[in-house]
Amino acid sequence: MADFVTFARNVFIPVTNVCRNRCGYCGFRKEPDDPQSHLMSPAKIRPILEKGKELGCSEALFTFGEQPEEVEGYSELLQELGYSTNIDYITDLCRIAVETGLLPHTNAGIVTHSSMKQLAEFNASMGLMLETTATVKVHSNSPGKLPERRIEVIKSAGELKIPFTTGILVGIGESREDRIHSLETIAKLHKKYGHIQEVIIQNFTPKPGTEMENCIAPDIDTMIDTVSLARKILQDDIAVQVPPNLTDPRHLIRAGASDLGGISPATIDWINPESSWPSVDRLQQMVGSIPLRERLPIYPQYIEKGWYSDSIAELIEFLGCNGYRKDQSIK
Ligand SMILES: O=c1nc2n(C[C@H](O)[C@H](O)[C@H](O)CO)c3cc(O)ccc3cc-2c(=O)[nH]1
Ligand SMILES: C[C@H]1O[C@@H](n2cnc3c(N)ncnc32)[C@H](O)[C@@H]1O
Ligand code: MET
Ligand code: SF4
Repeated sequence: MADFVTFARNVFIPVTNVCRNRCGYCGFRKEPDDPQSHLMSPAKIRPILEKGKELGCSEALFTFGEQPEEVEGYSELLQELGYSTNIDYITDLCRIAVETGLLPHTNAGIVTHSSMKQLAEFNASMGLMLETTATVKVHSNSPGKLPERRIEVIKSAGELKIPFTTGILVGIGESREDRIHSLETIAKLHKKYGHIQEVIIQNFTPKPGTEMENCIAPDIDTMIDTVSLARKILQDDIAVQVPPNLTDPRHLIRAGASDLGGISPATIDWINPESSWPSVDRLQQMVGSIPLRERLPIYPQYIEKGWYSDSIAELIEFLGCNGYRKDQSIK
């Protein structure tokens, strides 16, 4: 078991829920003609970033629909904001986050090598869930969930020396063998590039109105087994992350999880809006006698290696000390 358990304090900015994919489990994506479909403007986003800063957050999590420009009508919305490409807009939002005092972590889905390079300047780390290397029915309308395409992006991040988060989604029609294969694939990528800082073991949870609305979430024994497999298969310098709003982390920490991901005092989990974030006090109760440590979105070993750009160096230095939060209010 880990000597201590880490977490980050963030604000979650769901820039747009327009997406070219249709994953059978996703309740986040909306059709462009849905009244809940959105593209957030800088005027909407700035106050959220400022509130996060005020409440002691270190991270701005930008997560949104994949390649929304492939969806009719989206480019017009972007133009109204004065941008010709989505990646230019996201890059600007990351720059604004840095100016506000938060370190961006962007999970954009599939992006090109050059887009990734552009985003890297203002991101402390980036992420993309591998989800699974298996061919599953719920991905049949999601070209961006082809495992080869996801692996390609994770390789790009490695080439660009971007501290990276990936993970698997458990309970979407894959078998235990498939989970082992997915984890081995991640371990292989890390062996080559050395850039995977954490691997999320995320349990599927059903969302109303989706193809999987009547499917049940994987049980705790499956999650314990998957975390144990991850701990065994992945290299020691990779943290195994479990989201504390989706499963009680107690048993999972015993099985080898050592990170609880981003929790937010200011925003909800837009992917799992029904699952509220525990407070830091509640997290400490959950982990019992194991010390909690607040980390930045870039892990200590990548700060030490200098895997960040000059544009965010000052902010990393200001917020952190040996990779952990300088002004920690908790142990
Ligand atoms: O609040 C959430 N954060 C999610 N995060 C963010 C994560 O909790 C932290 O932002 C990272 O640990 C960086 O500190 C993700 C990050 C990725 O790169 C890929 C997938 C996810 C998934 C979620 C999620 O469902 N909810
Ligand atoms: C950001 C990440 O959120 C995950 N994600 C998407 N939909 C769900 C769901 N219903 N339950 C749990 N996780 C989900 C995917 O793994 C995606 O990559
Ligand atoms: C909003 S889901 C997370 C980002 C991206 N759409 C993906 O699934 O990879
Ligand atoms: S999970 Fe991501 S890629 Fe899949 S439909 Fe939802 S927003 Fe799009």
